Amino acid sequence: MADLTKIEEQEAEKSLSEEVERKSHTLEKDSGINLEAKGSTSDTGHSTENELASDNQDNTAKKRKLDPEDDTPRKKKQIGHGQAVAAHYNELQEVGLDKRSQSRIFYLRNFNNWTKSVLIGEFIDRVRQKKSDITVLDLGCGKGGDLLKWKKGRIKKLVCTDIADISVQQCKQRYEDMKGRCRYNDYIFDAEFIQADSTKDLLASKYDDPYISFDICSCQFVYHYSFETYEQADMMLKNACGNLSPGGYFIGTTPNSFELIKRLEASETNSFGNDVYSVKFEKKGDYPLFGCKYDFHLEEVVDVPEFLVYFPLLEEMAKKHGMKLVYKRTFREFYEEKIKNEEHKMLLRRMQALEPYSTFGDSRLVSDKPDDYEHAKEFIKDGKAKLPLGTLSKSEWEATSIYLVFAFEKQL
Ligand SMILES: C[S@@+](CC[C@H](N)C(=O)[O-])C[C@H]1O[C@@H](n2cnc3c(N)ncnc32)[C@H](O)[C@@H]1O
Repeated sequence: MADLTKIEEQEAEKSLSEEVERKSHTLEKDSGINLEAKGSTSDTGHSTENELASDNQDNTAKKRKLDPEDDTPRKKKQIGHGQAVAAHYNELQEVGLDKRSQSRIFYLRNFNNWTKSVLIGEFIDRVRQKKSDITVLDLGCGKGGDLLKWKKGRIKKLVCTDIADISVQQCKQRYEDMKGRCRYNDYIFDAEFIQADSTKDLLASKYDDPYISFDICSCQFVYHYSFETYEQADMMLKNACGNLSPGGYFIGTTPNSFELIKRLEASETNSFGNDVYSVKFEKKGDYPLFGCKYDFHLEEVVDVPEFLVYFPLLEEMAKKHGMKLVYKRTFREFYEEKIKNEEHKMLLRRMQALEPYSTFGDSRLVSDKPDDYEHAKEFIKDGKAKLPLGTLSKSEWEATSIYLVFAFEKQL
């Protein structure tokens, strides 16, 4: 795949690093996290307790925050965002296979799904080397898009949780249907379903078994919703990692803040994107550590505000919960690494995660924009490549390449 970005990654990194420097004093005070250990100068002297509130750009909230007893406006806003997210995901219709295969982002969705499959499969294998009965927490399970992956991984128990109640019901129904289709000696895991806002509710008090411990917490395309405030991001981490057994993994996928800022800084406006996705920030040049909101739109699927997750900060915060980062790759790096494995390559084909390309003008291509296949045309021009070539349209590739995969391991 061609590199579709122009400006240097370091520039975006610099913007965010400067931000960390400015805000680290506040953060240290609020959280007890020592950012100096990461090499940032914490003693800038001009951060105050109120700076996080000002990040929310809500003047009323800013004023009220001066009164430590009164956090009403902030709370209202947080509830508002959680509800908006839940309402959005609740309203999303479940789409049948027929309709899905006609979608403009058919291959993009499959590609993202392949990425999750490989990641999940790999960490199940790692745990299985140590034990056979695997218990998993699917944090932000949605409508149960990963249920089959857990079945394939032959786990013993799954706890599914999401803020959107209708999604949780649909996830449960999907599980019951799967179970109903099981033949005589077919195996399926036990499951439990919980509706909760994982940025505010403590999941530990909601499990059927209060002593449950997980081997894996999987958080796919969810964690960024928590970065509205430090408290919310920390609560989601607590939920993700608090009940993990030593040696257990917190794995997930989330937008890569460096990539987002890189694209934003390269744009002439406050937004960027193409015909399948768009991202709109409130402003450029100021990226608070928490509450750095942007509107994310993905054709047919997502249209909600999200929050920038500055990954080095997540890494620091995770340490407080006994977690160590053991794996982090951009989607591009992950694809390039995993495609070398024949099994993953075959799965990519089976899941139709790449579009078969032979020539532009083929009416079956998802995009009718010639530019969208320039990279493929270039690749096959010497006539040596085997056709059809597996690829993604440029617009889909741009959309998927904003993400990264991560894995943290619980320390003994
Ligand atoms: C993009 S969907 C991903 C769903 C699923 N993990 C998947 O990969 O198919 C994001 C999910 O995160 C859930 N979510 C967002 N904020 C949440 C919160 N505070 N607590 C729990 N779930 C949340 C949404 O309701 C939605 O189902």
